[in-house]
Amino acid sequence: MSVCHRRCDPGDWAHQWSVSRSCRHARFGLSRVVLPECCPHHIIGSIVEAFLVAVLVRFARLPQPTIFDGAGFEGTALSTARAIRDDLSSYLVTDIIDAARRVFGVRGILPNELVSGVGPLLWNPCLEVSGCPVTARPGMASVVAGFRGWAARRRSGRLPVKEALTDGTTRCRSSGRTPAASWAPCCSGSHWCERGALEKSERGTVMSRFALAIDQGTTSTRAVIFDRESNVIAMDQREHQQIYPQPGWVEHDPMEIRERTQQVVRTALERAGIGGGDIAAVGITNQRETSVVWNRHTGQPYRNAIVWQDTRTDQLCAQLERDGYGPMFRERTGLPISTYFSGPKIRWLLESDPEIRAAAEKGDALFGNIDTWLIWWLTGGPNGGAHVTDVSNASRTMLMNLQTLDWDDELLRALQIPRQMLPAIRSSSDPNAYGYTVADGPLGARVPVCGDLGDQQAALVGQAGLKPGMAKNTYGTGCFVLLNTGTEIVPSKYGLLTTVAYRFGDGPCVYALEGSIAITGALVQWLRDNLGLISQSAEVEELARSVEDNGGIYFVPFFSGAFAPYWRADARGVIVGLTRFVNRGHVARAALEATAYQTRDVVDAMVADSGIELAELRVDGGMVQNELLMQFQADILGVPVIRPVVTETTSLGAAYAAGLAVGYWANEQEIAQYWKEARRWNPQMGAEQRDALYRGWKKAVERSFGWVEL
Ligand SMILES: Nc1ncnc2c1ncn2[C@@H]1O[C@H](COP(=O)(O)OP(=O)(O)O)[C@@H](O)[C@H]1O
Ligand SMILES: O=P(O)(O)OC[C@H](O)CO
Repeated sequence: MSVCHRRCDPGDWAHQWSVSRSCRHARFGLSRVVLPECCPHHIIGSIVEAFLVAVLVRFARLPQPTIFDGAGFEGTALSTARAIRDDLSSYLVTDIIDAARRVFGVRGILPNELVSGVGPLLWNPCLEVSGCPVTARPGMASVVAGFRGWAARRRSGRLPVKEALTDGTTRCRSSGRTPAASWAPCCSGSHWCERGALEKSERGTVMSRFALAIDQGTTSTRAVIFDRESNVIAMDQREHQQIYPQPGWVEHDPMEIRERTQQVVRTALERAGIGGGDIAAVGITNQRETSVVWNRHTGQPYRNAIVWQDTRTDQLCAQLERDGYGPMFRERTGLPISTYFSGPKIRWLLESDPEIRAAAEKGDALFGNIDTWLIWWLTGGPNGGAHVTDVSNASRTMLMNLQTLDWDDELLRALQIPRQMLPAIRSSSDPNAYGYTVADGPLGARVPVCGDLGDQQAALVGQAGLKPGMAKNTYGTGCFVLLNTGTEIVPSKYGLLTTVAYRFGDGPCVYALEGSIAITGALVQWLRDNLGLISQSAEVEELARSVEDNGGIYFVPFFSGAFAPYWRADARGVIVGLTRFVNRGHVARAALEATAYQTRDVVDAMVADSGIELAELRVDGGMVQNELLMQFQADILGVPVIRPVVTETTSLGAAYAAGLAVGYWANEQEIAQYWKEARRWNPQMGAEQRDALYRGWKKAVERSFGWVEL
């Protein structure tokens, strides 16, 4: 007999009874229910449950008894039920609860807190689902639906099978997969109330009810908790400081990013009302290219992180180009030599201080993009933290060979970067887990960290862009259009990047063509922070609507030089066409239009490179709330623009990568089924007007080139 130590707020509990052998409380919407063992309904429920389980054992041909850690099936139906229900009923309960949720439209159930016993739950007339649109009790409809769901998952091999390992631990595997790809360590130690040690250590990751994504972006860090149907259960977001020490330089404080990450994870868990043990897997996604070098013994960064937008390496890049390295980098990495990527930034850091180079040569200094930095800290930091990255992030360093998916020694020599400072390159979704969160970290539990994707690739996955020919555009600080090209490495002739989209497990690597645009939402921020035209980003829409059109001006925001498809480091921002007629509204409108024109630039290049006509564009990111922009985007592209229900696609992609690794989500087909359209903008502009406007944009772009002498 153990006791639930969880403190319960009396006001928050719809029913509060005695506490049973295990903690039996469930939370439905805003109310919670405690299920007592002493309650007669509970006892009746247990007997019904036992019968039910016995029938299942008999007819559903459960796996061999030994798989259930020796508890065995011999004995009475009751003891059998008790022995296995912690394995079986957790799944069953989940399915039944999921079905109840569908039947009753209940949101926010935390089924992980239903520790045991289908029977007590189902046959207890005191259990009510309150705080929901309806007050109801899970009835037979949901029971039946739940059983169907459970049976389907069994058939598809999604119920994990446990097996004892020689080292005394256990692992789970989904029976439908090949052993090599499917082993995933069990995650132990949930916050479930006192239970036997065996039960604790044998809870499989897939039994946990949620997946956690950490999205470390250019301006902020988010932690988002998803359930199995890809609903956002809870999230938190915090901004960090943008540091501009000189014109063209952009830095972040890595320690601040680490702290923000810890804070958002803690807050998201609190808001969801769960603990780290309820998380099946953690996925990381990050602003790409941003580079940190730190000391492996102390964890202290040698300098601030150099952000992807930073142009301090322009002279170095120009020199590499003059030395004739351009074709080699382009061919092996799919990237042009540019200040954008990590390689030149690492070289700058190594040259900025002899101490850093010496430490790197000795193996004391580690390099990482922000994914690597966070994974290292989450999994132990100086005490054995995993020093890893994934193929998608590695493909942004200008150091990884797209064919071998390994660091390329010749490229390392060209940039004078010691290999020993680089992280191991792993799959984006890795069943072997990069490492485990430390129990004294923000999750407070050991949870596998097994998903890692650059943020734009994560958005492609979150948009279910998993088939060749599918494209998405993410409208954040910059815009990034990615087209899935499947397992083919498509070199670009029109100024796009060839990059890794993702690699799941030991499956084939999937590639993409990418159109990267440096300044889009950042221009709205600039109007807000540097000109004071608005006080919040969203206000730009109202200001832009105060005028009918752009008043004849174009705003070319090449603040970090021109990225795709031009790649002109000598470009800078310009506003052209100014007359005394122009007012603040026109500037706001031109700023928004610049995002749509830049997107058209890269989409045209994509069509030219791939030969695939774009039929529609799936969009996400902070700017897609802007109706004016989305309509103008559809007009300028001449194709529909579509926003999905879940706009946290970047986080969702990272959660998918992690969840796939542990069998929380079965496969890519399952993921694709969760994508749902929420809003569509169809083109309304005539072709003539579209062409005239776009011609004006092209002329304006020409005016921005050659401003900086390199
Ligand atoms: N309603 C809006 N209209 C235009 N821009 C917006 C709007 N809301 C947010 N933004 C811009 O979107 C960006 C934030 O989007 P987000 O996807 O969070 O970016 P990131 O991941 O790059 O940090 C900011 O640059 C902000 O200025
Ligand atoms: O953080 P975001 O969303 O601005 O994305 C940044 C990109 O990953 C840079 O390549």
